[in-house]
This record gives sequence, structure tokens and C-alpha cells, in this order.
Amino acid sequence: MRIEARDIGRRLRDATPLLAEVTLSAPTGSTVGLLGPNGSGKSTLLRLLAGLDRPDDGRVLLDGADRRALPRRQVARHVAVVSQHTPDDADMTVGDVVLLGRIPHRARLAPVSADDLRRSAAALDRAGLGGWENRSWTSLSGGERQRVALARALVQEPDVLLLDEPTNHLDIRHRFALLEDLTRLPVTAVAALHDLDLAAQYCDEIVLLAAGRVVACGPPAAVLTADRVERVFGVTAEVGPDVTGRHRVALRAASG
Ligand SMILES: Nc1ncnc2c1ncn2[C@@H]1O[C@H](COP(=O)(O)OP(=O)(O)OP(=O)(O)O)[C@@H](O)[C@H]1O
Repeated sequence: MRIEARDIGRRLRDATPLLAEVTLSAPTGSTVGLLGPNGSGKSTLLRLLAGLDRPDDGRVLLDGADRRALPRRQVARHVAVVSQHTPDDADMTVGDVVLLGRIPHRARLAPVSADDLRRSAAALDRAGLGGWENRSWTSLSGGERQRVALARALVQEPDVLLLDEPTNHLDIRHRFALLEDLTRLPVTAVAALHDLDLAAQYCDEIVLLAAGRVVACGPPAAVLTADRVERVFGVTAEVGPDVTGRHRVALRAASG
């Protein structure tokens, strides 16, 4: 499923712009990285793509159809969100959290089925947390929670996965594993990321934001040039292909 933003704008009540004229297109099955300094608008844009907030200007399209015209339940089946905000209900188990992802697939008030449980177990396995169903959610570390949040999103069997800084608590091995998963899974993924090198290696497309506007978009090698990285992030970088041909970004030092 393709997800697009067309000329999206978002303003505060006092008219201060948070996002302006943002256009992006994530083709079916692609992995798109949203990059930009703190406060550039990545989370704001993801919330609009997810339908958690409404744009003041422009439209979000799913396979060409205006998101607002689609029934909520239908959207919930297609679009999953991995956000920074995780359940804080002290009584929840890991299994409960993952099963939340099955809600859009169940008839209203229908109980959890054996199929739901099997899918949840498989998703936890995939996250490297097989058999953790009865662990208390609040007992988990930040990285473990992040992996459970991904498992919850994946049992939803979405066509589009929207992720807000999905790697921030993960150790290095799980960062790579997550990005590999995103590129291998048959989903369209849009992820806000801070690690330029990881994004360069794994994303098909990069959308670079600064002060609520798109500064550049396209393949990593076209967007993440040394000049642009220095201008937008204030960091000196060496960029170029590695031996496998993938674009890489080595950060050297804060510039100026
Ligand atoms: N409800 C709000 N009221 C006031 N300012 C807001 C509100 N929501 C977002 N902002 C501001 O909008 C800007 C964009 O925020 P956003 O969270 O989208 O940035 P981000 O690129 O995700 O940042 P980070 O990398 O720090 O997570 C920030 O300056 C933020 O302070």
C-alpha cells in the first residue's frame, strides 16, 4: 500500500506553523526514513500520517484514496503505529500488549481466539522475546518495550507501518535487526530516525526535514551529501559508498 502526504500543513492555535507544504510518497513495500534535527517536525508528520492528528492543509492518501474518506476500522487494519507512547497500565502482561494489535481484526466484543494467540506468540518469537507472554509489561527495559511495541504492530498485519524513533532504546544488534526487518517485511515503512548512517544503509528513500519543511527527498546518496548534512545538522561528515555499494555517513565533529 502506498502512503502519501500532499502539501501537508499543520499550525498551532496561534497560527505558528509546525509543518508547511510537506509532500512525500512512500511506494508499496518501500522503507522511507524521516530525518531532521530535534524539533524539525518528524513526530508531527508521523501523527498526521497515522491519523492521530488532522492536517490544517493538504491530504494524506492511502493507495490514492483520501484517508479521511476511509472507515476508521479499515484504516486500523492497514496502518500500524509504533510510537514513543506505550501503554502504562501496570496490570498488563506482554501478551496483553501484543494482543492489542489483533483488535482491528476481531469482530466487536469477540474474545481472543487461538489464532490471535498463535500470531502473538509468533510475533514475540520474531522480536526475540519468545515465551515472554506472562511477563509484566512494566518490568521490561526500554529496549524490550520497544521490541514488544514492534511485535504488537506486526500482529496487526499492517500494510503500512509508521515508526517514531523505533531504535532509540535498542542495542546495536537490535537496531540492525529492526532495520533489516523493515526492509524485508512486505510493508511500507515510514520511520523517524536519528541515526543518519543506519538510515543511509537501509532506507530506499530519505525525507529530510528542517524547521517543518522538506529540505530534500530521494535516495540516501542524493539526500545525504556532506554539504547538506553540515548545513542541516551542523556536523561535519564523510559520505560515500562502502564496499557493498551502500551509501554511508561517517560523522566527524560538530562544525563551526
Ligand atoms: N502541541 C504543541 N504545542 C507547541 N509546540 C509544539 C506542539 N507539538 C509540537 N510542537 C513543536 O513543534 C516542533 C516539531 O516537533 P516534533 O516533535 O514534530 O519534532 P521532531 O522532529 O519529532 O523532534 P525530535 O527529534 O526532538 O523528536 C517542535 O519545535 C515542538 O516543540
